[in-house]
Amino acid sequence: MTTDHVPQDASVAPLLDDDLLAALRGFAALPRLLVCLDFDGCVSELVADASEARPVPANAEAIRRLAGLDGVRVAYVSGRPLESLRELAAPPSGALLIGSHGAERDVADLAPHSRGLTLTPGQQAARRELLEVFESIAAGAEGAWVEHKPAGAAIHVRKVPDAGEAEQVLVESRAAVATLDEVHPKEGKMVLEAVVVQADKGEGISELRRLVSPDAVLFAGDDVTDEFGFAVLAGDDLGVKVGEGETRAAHRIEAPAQLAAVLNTIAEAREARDEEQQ
Ligand SMILES: O=P(O)(O)OC[C@H]1O[C@H](O[C@H]2O[C@H](CO)[C@@H](O)[C@H](O)[C@H]2O)[C@H](O)[C@@H](O)[C@@H]1O
Repeated sequence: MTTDHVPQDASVAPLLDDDLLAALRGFAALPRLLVCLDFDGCVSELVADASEARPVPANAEAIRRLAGLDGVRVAYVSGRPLESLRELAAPPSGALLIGSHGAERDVADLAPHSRGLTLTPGQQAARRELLEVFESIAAGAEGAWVEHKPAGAAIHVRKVPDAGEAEQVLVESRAAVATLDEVHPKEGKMVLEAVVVQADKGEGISELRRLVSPDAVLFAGDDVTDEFGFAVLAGDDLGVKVGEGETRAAHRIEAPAQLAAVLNTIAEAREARDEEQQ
């Protein structure tokens, strides 16, 4: 069938521009799809308390809908540790998980013997030093706090009441990270992360592509670190940037609230195609 025959869902179409709608319908017409989603700022709105982040309900529903369709594999590709991703995102069964910006992977049925993240003694020492440095900086700024992560740490400033002071914490943290051996900074939104394992979302998506062998990959994300993911897209792949900021992605939506429309457009086209093929 051509994409012209896909019924227009009044609740979906007006939210997305024509280029994106056409691209999504072209994507949905391919046999095997891999849909990769960033979590914070994409599936979930950004919130002050990182432990309170949850999928926008319509996004969660659309993700479940897509995950249940033949030929579609859904993945989360997140900076979150896997443990936190599992708890907060509550991914549908069968979802593939890339956590810690690519350093942690749970692709169970596709690579059942794959092992979790193991740090070398040198990496463990570097992580301990990083945690000490970040904790000491955070102790001096009201509202700053440190997220301990398996591959490193993140110093958060979203709850620092004064914007200038928040920026100062980030400046100080960047300078401190630059003095540490084998510790690599990752910029984020109101956060500075640093990891002792070199990995990025592009590597994570490439690994998923290798495992799933899709005809095309969609990746949606909002942050600087998501640009590594957009960078590995090619051919019929589709990149969707969420929100403002420079990007390599070919398409953009304004906010997480629009993601459900993106996912439901694919699901709807796919369901129509499946029905026609029966
Ligand atoms: O790759 P993601 O799934 O987008 O994860 C990136 C980081 O997200 C979290 O921090 C961000 O979201 C918080 C909750 O909305 C917000 O308070 C914080 O300011 C944001 O930077 C998470 O805490 C990190 O571990 C993730 O790496």
